[in-house]
Amino acid sequence: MIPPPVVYAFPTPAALSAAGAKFILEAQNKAIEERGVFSIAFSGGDQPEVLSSGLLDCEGIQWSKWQVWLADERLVPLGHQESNYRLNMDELFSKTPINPSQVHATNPELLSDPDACAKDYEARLREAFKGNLDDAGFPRFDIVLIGMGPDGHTCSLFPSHPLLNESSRWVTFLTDSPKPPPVRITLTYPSIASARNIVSLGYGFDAATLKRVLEKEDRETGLPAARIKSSDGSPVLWFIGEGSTKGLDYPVTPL
Ligand SMILES: O=C1O[C@H](COP(=O)(O)O)[C@@H](O)[C@H](O)[C@H]1O
Repeated sequence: MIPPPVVYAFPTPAALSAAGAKFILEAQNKAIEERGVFSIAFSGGDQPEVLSSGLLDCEGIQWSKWQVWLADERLVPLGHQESNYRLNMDELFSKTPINPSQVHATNPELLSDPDACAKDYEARLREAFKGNLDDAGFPRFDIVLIGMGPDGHTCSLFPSHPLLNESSRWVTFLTDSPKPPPVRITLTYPSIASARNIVSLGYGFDAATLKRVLEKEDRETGLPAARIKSSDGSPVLWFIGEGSTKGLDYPVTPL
């Protein structure tokens, strides 16, 4: 039985940021104690900007122990306006003491070969996650931070796309994203599911889409964001803005 998602809602981006940072800090401390390293995947959207103030103000973040991966990336030059790497660097990591080599960008030399780019990113993940896999052989990120677009996509997993059925690759690619830019790589469902914590975090999620995802969509066949689940039976957590709960009949958990 898949546990239902747990939703936390916040009145301001600053409150969401502080609570998200506290959650990340606790996961970081546990990861460092157990494995000496903290592995986290970030998405795009408003997420890096929302988390920035909370993480920058949070005492106890051990930036030197972080390994940061991208939950998905658009295959554009790394400095491009549409790059999730650029977004995460500009909004967050360039303001921290993290060494840029700890933030794992896609290989810019493989921009024109998305399959090779996805395979290269997966190979680097496989090297980094040696000895840190689940029973099915997928990577155990400490946290995968996902987002959600107004169409219900998450990472670069789009509604009705064949990639939703990918069951063996850790990272795959698409050349027909309905949201531009069209060429992207993304973590697959099993790579997300194997994370120790899956957190959907953003301040501006569309309220009608969230209502559909939480209340109406089938968790096996519904919108991509509704199908996210953990392979170890822990619930997917949602850290969102109160505005996204407008019209929601799903329980919001006090934090
Ligand atoms: O394209 C993407 O979209 C999702 C959601 O972001 P939004 O801007 O539509 O709110 C994001 O999580 C993902 O990383 C990004 O590549």
